[in-house]
Amino acid sequence: MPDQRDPAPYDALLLLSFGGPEGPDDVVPFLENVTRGRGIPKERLKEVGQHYFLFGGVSPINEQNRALLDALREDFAEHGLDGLPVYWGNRNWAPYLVDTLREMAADGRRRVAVLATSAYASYSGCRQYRENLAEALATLEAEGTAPPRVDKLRHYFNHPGFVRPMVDGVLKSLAELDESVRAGAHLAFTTHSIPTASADTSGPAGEHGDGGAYVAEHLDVARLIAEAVREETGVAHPWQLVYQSRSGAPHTPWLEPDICDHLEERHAAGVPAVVMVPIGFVSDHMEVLYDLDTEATARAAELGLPVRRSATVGADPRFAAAVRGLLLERAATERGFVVERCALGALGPSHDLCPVGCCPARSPKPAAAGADSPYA
Ligand SMILES: CC1=C(CCC(=O)O)c2cc3nc(cc4[nH]c(cc5[nH]c(cc1n2)c(C)c5CCC(=O)O)c(CCC(=O)O)c4C)C(CCC(=O)O)=C3C
Ligand SMILES: [Fe+2]
Repeated sequence: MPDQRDPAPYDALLLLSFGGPEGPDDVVPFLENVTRGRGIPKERLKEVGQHYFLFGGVSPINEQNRALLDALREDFAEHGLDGLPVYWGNRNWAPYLVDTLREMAADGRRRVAVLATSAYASYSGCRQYRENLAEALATLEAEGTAPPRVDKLRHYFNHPGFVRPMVDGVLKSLAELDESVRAGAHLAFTTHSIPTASADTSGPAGEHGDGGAYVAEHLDVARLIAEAVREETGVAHPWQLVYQSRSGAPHTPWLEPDICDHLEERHAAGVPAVVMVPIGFVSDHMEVLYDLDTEATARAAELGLPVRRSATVGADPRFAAAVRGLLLERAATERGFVVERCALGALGPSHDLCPVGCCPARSPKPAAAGADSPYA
C-alpha cells in the first residue's frame, strides 16, 4: 500500500486557470490575449467587452481562484501536506503562467502537479492548457532556466468532490423556487458551447461517439446530478444538456441549443420553472454572471418563467479535498503503485496522460503533459 500522505515525486501544486481582467483598462488587452489567432469576429469582442464593463471591468474569476488557493492550502495543512507549496498561474492574465513557472524554478521546484480549472476534455478545456504549459516551459529553457517537469492531473468532471457540491446547489435552488412550481421544475445543465468539429474530436481518438468526450462527459455528470436529486427529493425532474457563451463566426456550427432558446422552448411547452445548472464551469466567473445570471435570467423574466441558477463548486472544501486526492493518487501512480481512482458515473476515471491526438488542434503545436510531450 502506498503512503496516502506522500506527495512524492511532487514538490508543488500549480493551480492553472484562465485569468481575467481586474479593472476597465485590463479588458481590451485581456480579450486580445484570449482571442489572438482564434478568428473571433470584432462584433463579438465588442459585445463581450461590454459584459466585463457592466461589472466595472472586473472578472470574478481571480477572486474565485484566490479563494480556491486558500481552500487548498487549508486542506493541505489539515492533512499533513503543509510542506507542499501551492502556486497559481493563468493562461490569459496576471499572474501569467510563464512568470509563475519561472518563480517555481527559482524556488527549486522540479516536479509539479498541475490542476487546471477546467473539468472536461476538449481543445479549449484541455489541450490549449497543455499548449500554454509547453510554451511557458520552452520560454524558460530559452532563458537558460531548466524548467520543472509538469504533470497535469486527470479530468475530474466525475469526481464526487466536483459532483456532490453541485447536487447540493441544485437542491438549494429547487428549495428557493415557489412550492407551486417546484415539483414541475426542469433542470437545464449548461456548459460552454464549442464548435461541433471540436466537440466531435474531443478526448482520445474514436472514443465516446458523436459529440466526442466533451458531450459524453457532460451527459454523465448531468445524469449523476439528476439522479442524486431524485434520490434526495423523490422527484424525477426532467433535464437536458444545453449550451451557452457561443462565440466564433455565425456560419461555423457550434453545440446547440443555447440556454436562452431552451428557456423559450421550455416555457412554450408549459414547463413552470427551470433551474440552470452550470456544470461546465468550476467557479462563478463571467460566463456564469453574465450569460446566465444577467442575460438568460432577463430572458426568463420577460417570459414570466421562474428560474434559478445553482452554484458552481468554487472553493467548496470537498473540491479542495478532491484535488488533494487527485494529487496523492497521481503521486502514488508515479511511484509505481496501482491505486484506486475515485470516479462516479458510467465513464470511469479519465486518463492521466493525454494520448497522441487527444483533442487535436486546428494547427498542431507542442503540448506538455501528454504521451508525446517534449517535457515529459
Ligand atoms: C470550453 C470552454 C471553457 C470551459 C473550460 C475552461 O474553463 O477553460 C471556457 C472558459 C472560459 N472562457 C472565458 C472567457 C472567454 N472565452 C472566450 C472564447 C472562447 N471560449 C471557448 C471555450 C471555453 N471557454 C471557445 C471555444 C472560445 C472561442 C475562441 C477560441 O476558440 O478560443 C472569450 C473571447 C470572447 C468570446 O469569444 O466569447 C472569452 C473572454 C473564461 C473567463 C471568464 C471570466 O473572465 O470570468 C473562462 C473561464
Ligand atoms: Fe471561453
